[in-house]
Amino acid sequence: MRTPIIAGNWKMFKTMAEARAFAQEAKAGNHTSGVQKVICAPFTALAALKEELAGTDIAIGAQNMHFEEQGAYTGEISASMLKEIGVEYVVLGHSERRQYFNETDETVNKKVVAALAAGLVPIVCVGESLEQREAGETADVVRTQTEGAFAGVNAAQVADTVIAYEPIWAIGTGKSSTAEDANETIAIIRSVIGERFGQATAEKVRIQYGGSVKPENIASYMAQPDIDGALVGGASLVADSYLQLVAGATSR
Ligand SMILES: O=C(CO)COP(=O)(O)O
Repeated sequence: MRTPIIAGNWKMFKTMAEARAFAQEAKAGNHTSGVQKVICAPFTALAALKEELAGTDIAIGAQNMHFEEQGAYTGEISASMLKEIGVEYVVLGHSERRQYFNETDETVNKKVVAALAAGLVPIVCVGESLEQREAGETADVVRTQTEGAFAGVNAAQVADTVIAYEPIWAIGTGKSSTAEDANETIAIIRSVIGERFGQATAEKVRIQYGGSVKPENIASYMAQPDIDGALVGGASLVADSYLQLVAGATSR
């Protein structure tokens, strides 16, 4: 039985002060157990968020990192810098990073390897564009991205990672995938993991859906057998909404 995981991806939203205010509200209303809770905040808000959430079961995550341990990489952040703050998760290969910041399957793979070596849990994002979906390429796209991300990683490590299936056409558009369609693609991703890393690993790895998830539709996703939670943008920015998503994930 896989523990559901609800991760908020704040993207480029919230100052330190706003992150603190969110944390105080979230702390006060945090009464759901049996769901793993993560907030992936901008780098600048992570330390403040960690401080406010100390003693709670809400973990913090980053939204990117560099694959080298240190070096002359102006503007970049390493895994050990994140670990020092108390970061436990890191979103890697989000479609916005692939689209706007030249992230490739190869750099995602290097980052996955580095994150695991540092003891961070990667949340690896995969998903097809609208054109790819319409061309019937969804299965091929998620296969290539999944195999690419985990190249050279061992089965035990893969089992402890999180994958987020986010169809690009559903991100921030209000056009969510149907729960059945999302489950079908997530089952494909799980079978790719099974082929590469064995059935036990495929059964253990958590695969989230992401793309216009809201408190009103979370239960429909959680009712699907292969969907283990959600990676949520917009609806994770308000504490009450985030907590409703967490509560909705217990319907599993
Ligand atoms: O990209 C997403 C999460 O990483 C999804 O964003 P929305 O929930 O705002 O559609």
